[in-house]
Amino acid sequence: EPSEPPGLAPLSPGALPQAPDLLYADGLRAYAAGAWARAVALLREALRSQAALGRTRRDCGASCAAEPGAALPAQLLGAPEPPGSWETLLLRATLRRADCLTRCAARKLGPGGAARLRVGSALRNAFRRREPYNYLQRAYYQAAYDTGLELLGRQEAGLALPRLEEALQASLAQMESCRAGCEGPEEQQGAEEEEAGSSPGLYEAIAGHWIRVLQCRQRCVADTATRPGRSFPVPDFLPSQLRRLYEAHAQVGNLSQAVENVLSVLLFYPEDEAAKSALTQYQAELGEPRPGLGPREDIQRFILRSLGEKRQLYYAMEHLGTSFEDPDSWTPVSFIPEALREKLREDQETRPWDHEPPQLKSLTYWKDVLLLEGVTLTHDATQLNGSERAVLDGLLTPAECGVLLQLAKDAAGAGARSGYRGRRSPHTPHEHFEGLTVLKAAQLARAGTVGSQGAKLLLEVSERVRTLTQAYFSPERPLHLSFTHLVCRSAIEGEQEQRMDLSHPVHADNCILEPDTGECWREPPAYTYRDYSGLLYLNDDFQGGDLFFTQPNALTVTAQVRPRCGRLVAFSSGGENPHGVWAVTRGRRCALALWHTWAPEHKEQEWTEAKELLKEPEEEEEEDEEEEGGEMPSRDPSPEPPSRKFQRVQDKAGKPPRVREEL
Ligand SMILES: O=C(O)CCC(=O)C(=O)O
Ligand SMILES: [Fe+2]
Repeated sequence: EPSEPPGLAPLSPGALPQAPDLLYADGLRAYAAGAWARAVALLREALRSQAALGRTRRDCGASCAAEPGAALPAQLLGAPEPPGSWETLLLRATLRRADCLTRCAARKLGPGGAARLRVGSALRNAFRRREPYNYLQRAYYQAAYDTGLELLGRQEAGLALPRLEEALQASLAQMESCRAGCEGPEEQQGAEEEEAGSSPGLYEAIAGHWIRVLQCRQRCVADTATRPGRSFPVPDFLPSQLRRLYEAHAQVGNLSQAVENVLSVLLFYPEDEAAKSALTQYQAELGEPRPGLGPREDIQRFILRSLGEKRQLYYAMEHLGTSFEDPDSWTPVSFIPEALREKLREDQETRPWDHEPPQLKSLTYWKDVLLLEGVTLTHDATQLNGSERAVLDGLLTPAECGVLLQLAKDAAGAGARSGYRGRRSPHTPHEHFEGLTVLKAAQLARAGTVGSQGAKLLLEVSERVRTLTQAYFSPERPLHLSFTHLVCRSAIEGEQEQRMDLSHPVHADNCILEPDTGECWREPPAYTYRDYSGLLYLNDDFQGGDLFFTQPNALTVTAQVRPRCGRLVAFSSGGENPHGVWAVTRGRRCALALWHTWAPEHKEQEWTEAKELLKEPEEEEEEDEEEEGGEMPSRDPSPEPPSRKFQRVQDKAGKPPRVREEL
């Protein structure tokens, strides 16, 4: 069964599945009690039962749709009927379909059917957020896709093809399960609560229910495309899989299959230049025209169905005032009602992030196996004329950059309101400089000053960078984050003529550079325990501000990197990597600066504290709310001069004093 997560054997084979939320709750209790083996068994059983539920819905949906007695009468779809008769037919067919579905579920899940396994919305959301759940659910096709990509990178297109095809089939199957879940009772719970006060008429209620089902089905694209541990979906999930497929087919000489796949990409994006020219090339190589050759049927069906749903959702948006956030960027403009286009266009244009996606390079280096999907090695140390440096792209989606930029902006706004407007950079009088630590972000989120999504993403992203940096530079020895800082530098208007200085003078991160001798002294006040540095850029809409590496003389530039959303520059923090930042002469440049250490004692304590602060209230263990709430505003660490390291004593009972790192 392709959609079954691997390794989930039933606890008691042959038994009917138990309610996933109850199993899950039991699993969490066992977990809290330290009964690991039992917790794992229960959590897996919860996943299995959730999967069985999804499968039942999908299978019953398909079989009831095919059952002649329950299928929609053919007249409904075609010939016009005398007025009034469609209504009777539709409602009668609806009753028959509901009856069929109920009986089918009872057959497969036992008496009570799906209702017995009803999942409460709160638990269901918690269930959804769990990484193990995501992991198990999606591991199947991701394993296939990752292996496919890896094989492609090693020029093994022939071996990659079955894996890529398997991944595509599995992601389509996953999409079906997700869509089938949209008709389940749990999706509608929130809606019932919402509408408790009003009681819409028969048709308004049916329409409302139908729209919610459609909204949910459309969201499945994003659900399926979101990788474990990520907050945002991989953009263009299906088209990018199809691109890999046509390239691989072409490489092994399967020209007709290459054509089918490239035509499928063109169904999504009829103007895709790369696909159009690939098509022309394949057709030329094929020689005589093949009239039977068209796009893949599965993709054609997927697109037609999706467009049908979008049409109805946009109609309802225009006429019934319902909402619809289209998860796809390939929807033809002609599908969007004129009245809504203007608004959507405005939303598009106000997005601060950059547009062209990083070019996918083929994976050639053994370490690339460790790279997360969508992340590419753009330049290695050789290309950067040095040692232990790398530029990686694709760590963040444009939406993630947007969220982090918004976080920086909101936090700076909060600082400005409390009197910190116009703080000059410690490095140059021609720029403003704002820094946000993870703890500060978490505190601001708790206080409601910034969104908690941004603060959570900050933690998530820093962990993503740590994982990659470790995999790339230190696979054998764990690296810890020692300091995480979201930094924005903005040009001060009217002070940019003939600037000769830098945004950040040339330096090394863990030693004191002596340009005359080229030596670098690894001793205080340098942060000697820093082993690897990472800069994750969030935007490129500013002038100047490129990062550059120099020779130890601090003068001869050896490499230069232009910041952009999702680009990570990672390098060892020593004298082999002197670097600086050119003046930012217009706009605002934001980056997440991260330093990693091998020394566990220098692990960033604030990271863990921030994580605690951002826990969902339901997950919080008896915490002294009053202490937390009461002390926060007064303990608010105001921005400190970032040029100096300083000692901050934590007065919270039981927490030892410790050094808090700054720039
Ligand atoms: O923002 C950058 O590109 C570099 C900053 C830097 O080198 C530092 O903060 O140590
Ligand atoms: Fe630096």
